[in-house]
Amino acid sequence: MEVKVSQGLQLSTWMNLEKTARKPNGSLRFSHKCGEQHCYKKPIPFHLPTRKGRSWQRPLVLKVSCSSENVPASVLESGCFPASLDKILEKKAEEIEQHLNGRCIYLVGMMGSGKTTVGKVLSEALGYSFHDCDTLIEQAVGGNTVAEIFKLHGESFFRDNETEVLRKLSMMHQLVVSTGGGAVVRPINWRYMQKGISVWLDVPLEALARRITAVGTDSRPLLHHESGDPYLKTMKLLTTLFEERGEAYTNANARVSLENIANKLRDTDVCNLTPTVIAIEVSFFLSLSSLYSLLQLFVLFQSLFQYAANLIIFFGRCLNKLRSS
Ligand SMILES: Nc1ncnc2c1ncn2[C@@H]1O[C@H](COP(=O)(O)OP(=O)(O)OP(=O)(O)O)[C@@H](O)[C@H]1O
Ligand SMILES: O=C(O)C1=C[C@@H](O)[C@@H](O)[C@H](O)C1
Repeated sequence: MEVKVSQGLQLSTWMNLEKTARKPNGSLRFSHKCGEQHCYKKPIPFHLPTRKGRSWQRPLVLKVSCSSENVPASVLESGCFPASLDKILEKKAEEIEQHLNGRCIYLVGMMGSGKTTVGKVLSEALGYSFHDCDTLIEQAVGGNTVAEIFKLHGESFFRDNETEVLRKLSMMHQLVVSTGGGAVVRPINWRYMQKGISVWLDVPLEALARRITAVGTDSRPLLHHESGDPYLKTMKLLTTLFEERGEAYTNANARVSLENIANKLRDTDVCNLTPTVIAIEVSFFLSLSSLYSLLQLFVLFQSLFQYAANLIIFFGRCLNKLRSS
């Protein structure tokens, strides 16, 4: 179905230079229905987070905009207009796939943040394999569920296996990996994840509590409780966990904040954001990351050139001194 879409894609990226990371910020405007269940009313701008962090800087702002009547050449490069969010994602994935150079994408975030759900959508679009760390741990331990592993062997046994799984994954390519919610707490895990690109799916705790309460806490030992109001209890446990780990998530190369996306889409509920919209957001960051790599290469060559020029000048001066003495 040909859908008339007026779309503005606006990206502003915040790079965490300390950690070679960036913060994406995007904007989508749809004047018409899109091909996904969740359709947006017009106009729907979104921007990515403008975080006032100590090390977050704002070196790049890209703007791409288009409409069906007037499609600038810059729009999604090919000029062919995507009729649906799926197509936008497909197009974006095609574009970034070559720049990723096979690097793996690690999704980090609290339990229930959608790492598995979004990761599957993203991996399909990229043609990458999808892996869920929890599932790999369960297989490695011989088929016990995460909850059973916690019960039978304790958390530190689980964490050791988690680290081993990440170590093995770090030697592979073209994967989208959904990490366990607690994988961020061990520095060694970051060493493995840094072989690829890490993206933090930052979801408000209330939304997480709602999602998790809906499916129950049996499979999530750290949130499991026998008594009390399920939502309130989950919310309390999530809050404690986030207090312990919030900082660790900021090690990721990028933060994709669902709250910010929803705000810009003028939607009050982050739960209305479909996995595809979130995956598009992640892919915006990934496309910027490839630009950033090029920029880094350019800076590296420039420094080498400068260094070589300084050496030549130095030896020239020495030669002149020798000649004159
Ligand atoms: N964008 C979304 N919109 C609505 N529901 C979602 C969305 N993303 C995830 N969910 C739902 O939230 C629940 C948790 O999602 P998911 O398993 O993908 O999270 P996770 O981050 O992988 O969790 P965990 O770390 O605990 O494995 C699932 O029931 C899933 O269907
Ligand atoms: O947040 C956590 O610590 C966890 C998250 C899950 O994905 C599992 O890895 C396990 O339940 C622990």
